[in-house]
This record gives sequence, C-alpha cells and structure tokens, in this order.
Amino acid sequence: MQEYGSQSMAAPLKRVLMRRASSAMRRADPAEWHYGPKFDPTRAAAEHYGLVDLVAKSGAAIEFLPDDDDGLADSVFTHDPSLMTDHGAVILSMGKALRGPEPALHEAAYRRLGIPILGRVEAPGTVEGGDCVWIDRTTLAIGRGVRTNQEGIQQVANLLGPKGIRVYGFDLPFWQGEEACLHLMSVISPLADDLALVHSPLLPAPFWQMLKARGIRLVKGDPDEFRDSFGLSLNVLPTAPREVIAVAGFPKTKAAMEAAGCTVATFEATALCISCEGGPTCLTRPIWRE
Ligand SMILES: NC(=O)NCCC[C@H](N)C(=O)O
Repeated sequence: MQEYGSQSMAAPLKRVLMRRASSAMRRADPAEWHYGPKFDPTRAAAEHYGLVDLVAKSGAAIEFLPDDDDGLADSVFTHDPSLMTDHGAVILSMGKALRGPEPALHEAAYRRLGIPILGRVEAPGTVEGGDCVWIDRTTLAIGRGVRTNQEGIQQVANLLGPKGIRVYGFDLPFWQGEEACLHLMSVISPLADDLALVHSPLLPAPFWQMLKARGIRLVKGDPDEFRDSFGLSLNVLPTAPREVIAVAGFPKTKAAMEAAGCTVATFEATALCISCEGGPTCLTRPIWRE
C-alpha cells in the first residue's frame, strides 16, 4: 500500500517528516540565523520533544531526518525544503541562502523511505514549502515573496500541471523586510477543508477572494496575539480536520478556533517557535495525509 501522498492541508495526518532540534540547533548563532533574544538551544530542544509527543499522540508515524551535527539550524523546519503530492515529492529550492543544503537532506530521506521524487525546483527558481497551500486536491496556492519567486512557481506549475493540478501565485507583502520569514502560511492555517484561521490584514486580496468563493469559512486570529507572537499564534497544525496543535500562550486565538468547533492541543515554544519564526506547521512536513 502507498504510504505517502498529500494534497490536503487538514486530512488526517498519517506520516510526517521531522528533525530534532537537539543537534541541529545546538551551535546556532542567533544573529546569523535571524533568531530572537529568547532563543536558547537547550530549551528549544526540550520544547521540540513536546511537539513530538503531541504529534505521536495524534497517531501519526514520525520519520526523523538523521540527527547529524551539520549546523543546519533551520533544518528543524521540515515543512519548507520539500512538498508532497499524491504522485511523490517535489524537492524545493530555498529562498534563504543559509538553508540551501536542506532540500538534499529531504531527497535522501525520501530515497531511503522508498518515496518517489516527482521533480525538483532548480535555481534560479526558489519555492519554500511554507508558501504552498493546498486549497483542494487539484488547486495549489503559492505565495510569491522574499522566499519564493515567479521562476520557482512556474517550475512547480510545469511539474504539477500534467497531474491535473492548477497552481496559482499570490503576491505577499514585504512587511518586516527580506531578513524576516513571511510565508503564505504565516497568514493562514487551514483547520479543515472548509475552515481556516487567518490574519486577514496581510492576506493577499485575490487569495482571500478565492477562499471566500470556495466557501471556506475564515476564523480571525487575535491581531494583538499575532503581533506579540511575531505571527506564531496563527501557526497551527491540523492532525485531523478540526483537531489541531498550536503554540501555548494565545488564549484569544485558541478560543476563536474552539468556537469554530476545533479541539486545540498546545505546547510551550517560546525558545523554539517565537524566537525562530516557525511554528508547528513549519516543524512538520506531512508525507501522508488521507
Ligand atoms: N514554514 C515556515 O513558516 N517556516 C518557518 C521557517 C523559520 C526559519 N527560521 C526560516 O527563517 O526559514
């Protein structure tokens, strides 16, 4: 039986790729990686165990990237260097130069796991997984911003078009500048096929129109919590429709999701997520959702 494939953001999570923070982040220089003052590698490693526990409790099988001491601190954010489809993995190309070696780690893992490689995004194209959002099984939205360029989007469209998948690019704002991490997934977290948590002020307007036209209900995250968390209050991982994992400490955003029928599990992540600009979606690359 095929144990890979994912063209949905919220179908039950069966298998996921992760990398532990204990080695990867151990020697990270916060200034070099654009991490905040509360970054602490020991604490980040402990917080990562908290997320691993919640993902494992959901029933998903976790495949870990090898725990090599390669200094690739951001490699814990496994969402970004590859994209999964029902036809195999697409190996992406990073917009953040320090993350350049990461797609090769993912390709090696997929080969080890026997998962086919559908294709690759090649330089000068760049696409990061955090910019890719499945709207439905045949529609992929990609944010065009500091991490993902038009050349990369075109390459993904060329790979997926023959599989019956339409790819749409949406411009992202510059917001906090080119050093900061603003992906399309920074302003939306799908919670179910028909429900998404959003920070609407930063949503590309045509993307908002597409979501509305498809009848996707939008839950607004609390704007103060979004600001105070550098956007991480909005970064929520569904392990099944309306069953989600979020960063602890944002009661208003959590209550808004609960009011929309979601069950929300939280974990402490000040050192790992708030400081390093990546939350539970970014720390997981779904390999199989069904
Ligand atoms: N998908 C995501 O939003 N990933 C977050 C990546 C954070 C990492 N520090 C980065 O700058 O790439």
